[in-house]
Amino acid sequence: MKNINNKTLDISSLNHWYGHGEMRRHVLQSVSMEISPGEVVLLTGPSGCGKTTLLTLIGALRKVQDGELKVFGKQLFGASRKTRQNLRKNIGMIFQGHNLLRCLTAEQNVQMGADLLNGFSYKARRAQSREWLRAVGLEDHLSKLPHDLSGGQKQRVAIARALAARPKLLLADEPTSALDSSTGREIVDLLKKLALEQSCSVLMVTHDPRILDVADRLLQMEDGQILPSV
Ligand SMILES: Nc1ncnc2c1ncn2[C@@H]1O[C@H](COP(=O)(O)OP(=O)(O)OP(=O)(O)O)[C@@H](O)[C@H]1O
Repeated sequence: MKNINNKTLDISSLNHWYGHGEMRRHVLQSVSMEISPGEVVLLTGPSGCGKTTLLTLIGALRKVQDGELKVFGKQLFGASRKTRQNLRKNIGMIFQGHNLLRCLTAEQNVQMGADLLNGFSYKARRAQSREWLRAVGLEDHLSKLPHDLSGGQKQRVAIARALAARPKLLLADEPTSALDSSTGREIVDLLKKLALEQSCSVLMVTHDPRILDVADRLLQMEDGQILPSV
């Protein structure tokens, strides 16, 4: 399917509920938003307002219950498992908790991201993995297992892994929360550079006031709704 309006993300009247019966909660309430190729958008809002739920829906990790959600022009409402799987190949995700494989080294974890690339030899993919690990300042930790890395270092491996797959959309849930201020700055600058060089759109949830200036646009969320921009 052709992406006619050329938006990376196009959401209209998206609703989401958790629970059943009396426990049913309306956590996303008629959310509408768009993101263009190469745009860096920051999403802020109080804990529990629905940011992670929104990110996981966009990342095709959950089924859309109600409303329109198009990623690269593909409608996710009613989409098959296969469609969602295919879409995820072009979406990089950096979530809290890192999700690194414990039995693989930092380099092997990043290589898993690079392995999603078609048309590159094993050697080229390994070189690219090393390049990304260098870019996030971990060139001296290639062969370490996750449990030998600090929280911030694990976060950086997760970031390198997401970038190695050259996504067209990067979803990041508080990517700098475990990092000191200068590393956090370097990481967001790197994400911004990627966005510019590869026309990769970035949607980043953050509570970190130090990085707000990286955004092309700021979105604020409250009680499951995107607030009108002022
Ligand atoms: N799997 C789930 N089942 C039931 N309720 C959930 C589930 N996941 C999240 N919730 C609830 O939905 C609401 C929105 O959660 P969500 O994690 O999307 O918010 P958030 O803005 O990302 O919060 P935080 O900033 O603390 O990560 C919260 O009240 C949360 O408790």
